[in-house]
Amino acid sequence: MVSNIALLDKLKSSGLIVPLDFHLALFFSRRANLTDPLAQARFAFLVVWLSVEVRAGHVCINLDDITKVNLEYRFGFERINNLYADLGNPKLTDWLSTCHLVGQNMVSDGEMLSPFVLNKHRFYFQRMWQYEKQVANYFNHTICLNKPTSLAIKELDILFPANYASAEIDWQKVATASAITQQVAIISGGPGTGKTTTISKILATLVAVHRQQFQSDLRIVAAAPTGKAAARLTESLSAAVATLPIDDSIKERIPIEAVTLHRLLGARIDSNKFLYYKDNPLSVDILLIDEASMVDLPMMSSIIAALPKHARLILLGDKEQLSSVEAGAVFGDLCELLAHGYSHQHTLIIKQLTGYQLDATNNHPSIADSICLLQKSYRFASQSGIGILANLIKIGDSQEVIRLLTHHQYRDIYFYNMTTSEQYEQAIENCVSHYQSYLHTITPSLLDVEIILSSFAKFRLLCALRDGPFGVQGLNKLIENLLLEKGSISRRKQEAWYIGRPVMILKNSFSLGLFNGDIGITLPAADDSNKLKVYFLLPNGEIKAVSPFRLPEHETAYAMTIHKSQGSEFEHVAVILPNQYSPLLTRSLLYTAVTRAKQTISLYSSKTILEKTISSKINRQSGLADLLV
Ligand SMILES: Nc1ncnc2c1ncn2[C@@H]1O[C@H](COP(=O)(O)OP(=O)(O)OP(=O)(O)O)[C@@H](O)[C@H]1O
Repeated sequence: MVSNIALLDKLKSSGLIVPLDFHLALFFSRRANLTDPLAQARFAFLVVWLSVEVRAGHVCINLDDITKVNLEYRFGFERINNLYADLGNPKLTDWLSTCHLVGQNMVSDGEMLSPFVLNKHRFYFQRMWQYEKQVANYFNHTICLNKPTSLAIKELDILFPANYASAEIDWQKVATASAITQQVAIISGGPGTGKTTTISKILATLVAVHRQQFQSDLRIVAAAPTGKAAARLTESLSAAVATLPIDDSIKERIPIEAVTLHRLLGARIDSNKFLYYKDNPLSVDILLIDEASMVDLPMMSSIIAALPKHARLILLGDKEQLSSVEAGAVFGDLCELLAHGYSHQHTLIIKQLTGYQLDATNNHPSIADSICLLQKSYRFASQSGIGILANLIKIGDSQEVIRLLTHHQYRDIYFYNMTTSEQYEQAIENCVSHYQSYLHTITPSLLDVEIILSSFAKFRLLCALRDGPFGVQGLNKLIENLLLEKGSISRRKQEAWYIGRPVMILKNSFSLGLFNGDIGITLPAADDSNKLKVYFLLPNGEIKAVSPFRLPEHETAYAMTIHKSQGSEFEHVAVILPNQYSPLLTRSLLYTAVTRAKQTISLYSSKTILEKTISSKINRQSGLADLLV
């Protein structure tokens, strides 16, 4: 048997927990006032494990899943056996009685303000429970706002002219019909499935119908979780709107400039509270959020709190991509409800608006009517390797992926089976040769910053990890050294800054207008070529030059993590996987990396690691689906 302190000390020395986990568990297990040391140690374990899992992105832990077998992959066989022996080999009933023993002041069913909540065997921090309940409450109470009108049918027919040659359902039209009638629209689709095209048509229809009915205009705001994603939305939305067969006066009402969610909500430097919240709601009739899979649970809860009651919410994203860095997978959880099908009432509405007869089902959460999946890719032709590869990864067919990669059938995918250090060195050499191309565009006598930035954006090396030779830091150093060796860059000894150094911002700076994920290139200052400045392309197309010494936290950006690449696209993407398996290597990570490529993907990995990565699917723990009725 073990005390709470001895247990936590053991976990700390194993390196599995960080000081925050340790101190939280110690604090609460002491405060729980348990006289039995075994119960105290078990409670300390529940708290420490909850803390670890929330840091890993889960909203809660499910007590059904806390078993020796399930935890083995995190602790290792020997350690979990010892740990379980120390804890008296607890079963579900023991975990439940531990929660019961500590009393309602510590663990309640969520009705009291206790530090922890136990709901349907799910163990939460109170804060996470509140977020989840608020988000569920919102999605449970959204309504069907409009009945189909002849006006709406006419607009849809203009935007989606009938294609008599095809008997297929046009899901873009269905998504548009659904979005103009429902208060909430949730649209998921892979790369090039027409999400932006669809959203431009949704907004155009809503503006046109509203104007004719009320002779007024809607306040529409477009937003995305990161600066990069907002910049891409700005660009793609304006291009899509420009091609619509509608009046210019309608086009003018569709927002062209997207903002980040932090900016939208009025994030403040000196406070973690937003300017806009329940009592000071946003002034908006329609809020569109792109890359919604990157929105975490606390942020979704803040958005919902700041939305006026009447406003429409449109969430756009790809449910197969990585979930947010912080806890929760709201978009993914919502999209799972698609399996319930549509209500009879909803299929009638869709039939009236589009002519398509969808299948109807009974007994499903009302929010399921708001979800639409776009599956047909218009970017990747059927003979495109990237499209096929992405689909195979998505369904987890590792054998077919290996077959596809080793048959050299497609000219847009390259696979380098990387098992030796020579192959690793060759991989770095290959990447260096791509980076030399953008460095060639830097001619100090005639600097064209836009060309340099767009040339750099053509190729990117993505990796799964931060540390080690396969992580961002190791790879950046290696690439930099090789470029120095080859004379493609030059710098004074020990100097961090040199002409051509690409950097990525790691922390938002509202005062500078630079955001986490923004990438800039170091070049001679326009007003003094002896000085260096870092040049960024802003979402509105302007170039911003900032002295290196004023930059917020940043790092060199030849290589970047797949997480950071979410929301960006590059013509050519190289992905390098480590030579050791890590739980970070998951199917959605690889899918996200591959779908960042517009024209070419180069994959560097051993077949074993690749297979393991594709087979590994992480489901984030949350109770949201259960709370949606
Ligand atoms: N129904 C359609 N018929 C023909 N082409 C289409 C259709 N829908 C979209 N496209 C074209 O396919 C390309 C991708 O469309 P779009 O940018 O809307 O997709 P997306 O899902 O937003 O892509 P991304 O992966 O960049 O988010 C565009 O060139 C667009 O014009």
